[in-house]
Amino acid sequence: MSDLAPPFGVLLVNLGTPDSPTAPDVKKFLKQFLSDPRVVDLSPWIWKPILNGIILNTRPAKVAKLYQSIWWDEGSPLMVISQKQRDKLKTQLQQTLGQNIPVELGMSYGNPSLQSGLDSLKAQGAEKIFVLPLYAQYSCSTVAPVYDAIAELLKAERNIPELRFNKQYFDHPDYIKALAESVKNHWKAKGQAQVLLMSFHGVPLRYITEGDPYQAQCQATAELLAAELDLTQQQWRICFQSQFGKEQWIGPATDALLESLPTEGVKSVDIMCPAFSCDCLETLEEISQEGKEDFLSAGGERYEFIECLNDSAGHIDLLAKIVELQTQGWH
Ligand SMILES: C=CC1=C(C)c2cc3[nH]c(cc4nc(cc5[nH]c(cc1n2)c(C)c5CCC(=O)O)C(CCC(=O)O)=C4C)c(C)c3C=C
Ligand SMILES: [Fe+2]
Ligand SMILES: [Fe+2]
Repeated sequence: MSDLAPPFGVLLVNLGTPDSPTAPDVKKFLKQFLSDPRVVDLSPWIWKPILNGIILNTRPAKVAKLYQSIWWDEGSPLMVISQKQRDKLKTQLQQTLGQNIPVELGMSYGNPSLQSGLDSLKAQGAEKIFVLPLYAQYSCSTVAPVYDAIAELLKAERNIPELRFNKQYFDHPDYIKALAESVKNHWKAKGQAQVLLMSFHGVPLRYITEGDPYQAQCQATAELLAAELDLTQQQWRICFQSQFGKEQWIGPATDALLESLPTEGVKSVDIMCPAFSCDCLETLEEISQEGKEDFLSAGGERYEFIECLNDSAGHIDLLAKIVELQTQGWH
């Protein structure tokens, strides 16, 4: 290693998002994402005709409209926020480690690709790479595809980098602290609702019965957060959003819960999405917009969405701490 080479580089990974909120770009994104057998693990003989014959002909136009409703001038919220996270983490590591650590962004699907992230770290001299998927809870449908893709890409290299891979941080004290801070800040500004809903992304139930620890990790995050906030059993609920397809998913489903809570006497809710490291279609449209309509039209009176950790100081501190701990011996 030359004196000028950085001790290591960080590859931040998120799921990805379309390049633009148009049907052709949404179709391109969905085709890559939904063709990953880690995401939809049905036999290709069954899944390929459904995907190519039905889903990719109907869903892109519908979903493009939803993306248009949340798109920002600078681009997709998920992309804009991920770039801010990358830049702020780089600055934070410079301050805490006193070194210029390259930090790059790679998306599992779409742009910037994982390949471009790896190439860029290599071009900056990083011979050791810490891969940090931005999912607090491990799932075979999100984190495992990052592992698969990195291994696949490195097959083309004669000289592979030294690698460390972060699997999860669902119970990291600074993650729970950052979530608690965001809830408390929200309460300070808007007041506290009767119930705090913690809405996690769902997955097919079968993935859990076959060994994915995702649901148990969501439950653990929710319980730790409730304890940190001193909430009683009546003051918080866990639920799972964004169901896709006909198979049974883990529950309770967020949309159904929102419709039933007013009949149980719960008229005001705060809702947050701890499985998402940044706001995106699934939080800004499905939860902030659609969820509000569902709850209010079912008789709810007050609905407040709490934004994701995004590029908040607490979140960047957490990511920097994970990097510092997991790269011990490298700096
Ligand atoms: C096919 C089934 C899906 C599984 C399993 C799944 C798991 C999963 N997803 C996230 C986070 C995100 N999902 C996003 C978009 C998205 N997810 C699915 C389907 C599954 N997700 C689809 C079809 C889409 C595209 C939108 C749509 O057509 O409805 C996104 C990106 C949103 C954006 O703003 O671009 C994220 C992030 C998690 C955390 C997860 C399992 C734990
Ligand atoms: Fe998803
Ligand atoms: Fe959705």
